[in-house]
Amino acid sequence: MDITINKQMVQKNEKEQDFTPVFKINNLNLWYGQDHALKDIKFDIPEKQVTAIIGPSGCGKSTFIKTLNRMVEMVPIVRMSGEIMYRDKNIFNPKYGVEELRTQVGMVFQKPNPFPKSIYENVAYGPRIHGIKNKKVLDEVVEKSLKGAAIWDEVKDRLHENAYGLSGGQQQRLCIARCLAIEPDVILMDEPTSALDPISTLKVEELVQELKKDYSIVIVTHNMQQAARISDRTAFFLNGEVVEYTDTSTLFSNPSDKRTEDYITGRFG
Ligand SMILES: Nc1ncnc2c1ncn2[C@@H]1O[C@H](COP(=O)(O)OP(=O)(O)OP(=O)(O)O)[C@@H](O)[C@H]1O
Repeated sequence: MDITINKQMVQKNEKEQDFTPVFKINNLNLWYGQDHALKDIKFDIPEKQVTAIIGPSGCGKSTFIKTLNRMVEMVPIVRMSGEIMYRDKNIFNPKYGVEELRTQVGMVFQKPNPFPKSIYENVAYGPRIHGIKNKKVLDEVVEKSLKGAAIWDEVKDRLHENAYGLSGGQQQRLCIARCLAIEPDVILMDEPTSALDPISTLKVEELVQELKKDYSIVIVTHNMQQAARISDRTAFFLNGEVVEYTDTSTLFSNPSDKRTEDYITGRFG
């Protein structure tokens, strides 16, 4: 009997390790002044899968995702310790430029934030900054990115109209296209559907499923059903700690920690 359990546990552990990590987070701590917002975070994020970050308000979800592209450092009172390896490079190494990191690790925010420019210029902006000047090449990048974000058919006849004329859901998919245009490796999404109606939310969720074929995705969500629907792995955060991190179906059907069970069954949060 014991042997069977041990064998099952080994198989489960092997299954859990069975991915190529895009990020390895080791003993990450973060303080806002005296407030210890992230505590000894340690887990690996797989490539070409969707990783959901869930937990109650104030548990550190947004803070965590913003460490992955070092955006959190824009807050002056932030202090950090520990290590984040992105494809075997330590992102806190001063030799690793933040621009290079953010080219590889794109981000989509809670509220769609297009530039006050045309649909075309929103998508062409990043490639232009990266030195692409040729109109034909830019046209191709814009089309490919808009197709990749499942919005091409809706905007192909109005590419030179202002992006503010799009609906909220279209603006969010435009922001995803803008992110794709710089050919990232990872896409961070911080509650990307919380400002959207149910139909637009569904479109973005379907899009995330498509995008994971080519990109590694980390998504913060308040919505547990969304995490269960679209993610492969889920990390449950509480008070700045990772309580449980495992494949999504296990976390929602058979959580190993009582606090996870209480949260997913709605006892708090
Ligand atoms: N810019 C900041 N300055 C000081 N403290 C901050 C700052 N941003 C976040 N915090 C604190 O860090 C902790 C974690 O906040 P964070 O926004 O990461 O949580 P969250 O889980 O994303 O919350 P929510 O679901 O409400 O967005 C909270 O105690 C918050 O007050």
